Amino acid sequence: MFHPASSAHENLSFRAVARHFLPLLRPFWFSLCWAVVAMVFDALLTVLRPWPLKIVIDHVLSHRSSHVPLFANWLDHFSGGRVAVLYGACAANLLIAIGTGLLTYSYTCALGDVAQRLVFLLRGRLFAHMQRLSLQFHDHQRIGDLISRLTSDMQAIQDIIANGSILLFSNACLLIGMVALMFWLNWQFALAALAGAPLLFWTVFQSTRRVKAATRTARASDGLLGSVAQETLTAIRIVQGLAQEEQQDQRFQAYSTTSLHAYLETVRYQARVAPLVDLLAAVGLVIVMWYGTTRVLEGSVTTGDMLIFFAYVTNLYSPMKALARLSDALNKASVGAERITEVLCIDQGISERNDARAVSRVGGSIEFRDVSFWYEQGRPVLSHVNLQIAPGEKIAVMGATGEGKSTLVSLIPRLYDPGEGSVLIDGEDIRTYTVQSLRDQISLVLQDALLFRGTIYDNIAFGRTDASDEEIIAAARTANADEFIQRLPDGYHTMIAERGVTLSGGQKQRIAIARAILRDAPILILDEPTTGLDAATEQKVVEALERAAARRTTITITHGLAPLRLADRVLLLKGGRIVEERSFQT
Ligand SMILES: Nc1ncnc2c1ncn2[C@@H]1O[C@H](COP(=O)(O)OP(=O)(O)OP(=O)(O)O)[C@@H](O)[C@H]1O
Repeated sequence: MFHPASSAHENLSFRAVARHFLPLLRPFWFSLCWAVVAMVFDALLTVLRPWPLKIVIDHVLSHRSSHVPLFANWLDHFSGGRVAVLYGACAANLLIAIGTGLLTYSYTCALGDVAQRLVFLLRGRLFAHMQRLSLQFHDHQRIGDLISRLTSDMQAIQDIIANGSILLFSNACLLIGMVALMFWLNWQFALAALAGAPLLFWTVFQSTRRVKAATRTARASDGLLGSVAQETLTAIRIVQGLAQEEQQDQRFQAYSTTSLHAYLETVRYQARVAPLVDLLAAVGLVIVMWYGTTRVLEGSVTTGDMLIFFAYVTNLYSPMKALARLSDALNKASVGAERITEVLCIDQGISERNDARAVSRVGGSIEFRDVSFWYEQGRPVLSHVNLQIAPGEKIAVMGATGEGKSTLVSLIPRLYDPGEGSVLIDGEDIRTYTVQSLRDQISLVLQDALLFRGTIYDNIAFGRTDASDEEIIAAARTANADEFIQRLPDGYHTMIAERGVTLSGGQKQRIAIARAILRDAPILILDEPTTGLDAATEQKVVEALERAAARRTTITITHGLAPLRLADRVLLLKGGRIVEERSFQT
């Protein structure tokens, strides 16, 4: 079982993450290759930056031959005079600046573009996957945590591609270039100047490992933090009604504190790296100064060479510092990638047989054949249920709370599959139908009419987006909803807030019924559709339901008596079995 609150992703292999991410990069290979080439050239030009000054010092000021890659011979025999060399060096400086500017612009654009598009693809894929995971998965999830995977974790990946990869790659190229040129100029000098580097790498590596562990804890807490916020705000009426703000504050603060401590730990580790880098850089500069000056006095290296070493050692440690700073973004992105992959790896969707066929419109007979179901092994909710419902027949299911009524009906659209036995529609096991075509045969009205943010029009059309205006109005009339919708300021185009809180329970329920009617499916499932309504509103809703149920196989779960008007037959569910069956209407 997948538990996001745990750090299960510690075990997620790099290969699993790469398997999900690398194919996504395929469409961007050209941009990525171009960005790499541009960064290599940019690093090359940056490495060359101090060289014009070295040439000026050696050639123009000191009249000495200069150790310059490729140009040394040409420079030594150059007959244009020292002023021309000075102008040449100035022009080279400007050209290097223009070149690096253009290259930086080009790879920043390319990588920014890739980051946005990749996250766009990945976000779409993750959302589509989450939506299709079975209810068994969602039953154990915290929505806030899933949302943080879709948002903050995605953002971390976007940041690392758009900014982090530039820092990482260009600084790595710069380091390689500078170290290579130092060795080329004078390997003993280079070894002395770089004496502190191994210690630095070791420190950065250790700190990165610790930062990653802390980031993982922080991100898991962030997910839980999001969940508490989301749950509290979703249930704000009950939280305020029962004056539980204090308790929710404490829950929120508990996760917030874990997150804070984990992030503070990352800050501490990172803060330790920067001064250490500075100290090692200072040691490097002292060595360069002492070693360089003695060698210049001896005449074995030129002043220009010493300048190059000085410039490189000064610059060498700033990429290292940048790389150490980057470890935070890198850790966030890699933990984010793990958390995203963790969900993508879950294969808990309702499985569809290879030979499943799409069914166009069923007659509507339903049969439960020896069906048993359990959420947890050893605790059956339904035991050997046998039930036959004729096309167009209306059944009411009654029973005490927790007896498995909702579970029974949720097996029909395959929200869950039976543990044993089978559910048949039109005499065929529903697993022989494709899930989409099976669900197209069913309309649902639940106790809590779930409405989405949008207009009333959009909400009625939710189950059938191709419906015409006339069909939508006709469905609303049949559902007894048209009359109150017409009275609203914008009629069908009135915006309703998330979860329909601006409408009364009865109004929401009638919109949900209009939605079910518009869908025009041969099977209608009503799960306690009139709970919580007053007698007058219940009357209106039941009238609407009667019209909605006409010519449809209808199963109504109810505790109340009013919806029994809809039933030809009433079943009593107890202990996971149908214990009583009574024909209600003659
Ligand atoms: N997702 C789930 N995971 C684990 N157990 C569940 C889940 N959903 C329901 N149950 C358990 O299964 C049993 C049947 O639940 P179900 O919701 O089907 O009952 P019900 O008869 O519809 O109840 P009510 O009338 O209160 O809506 C209950 O004991 C419930 O605790």
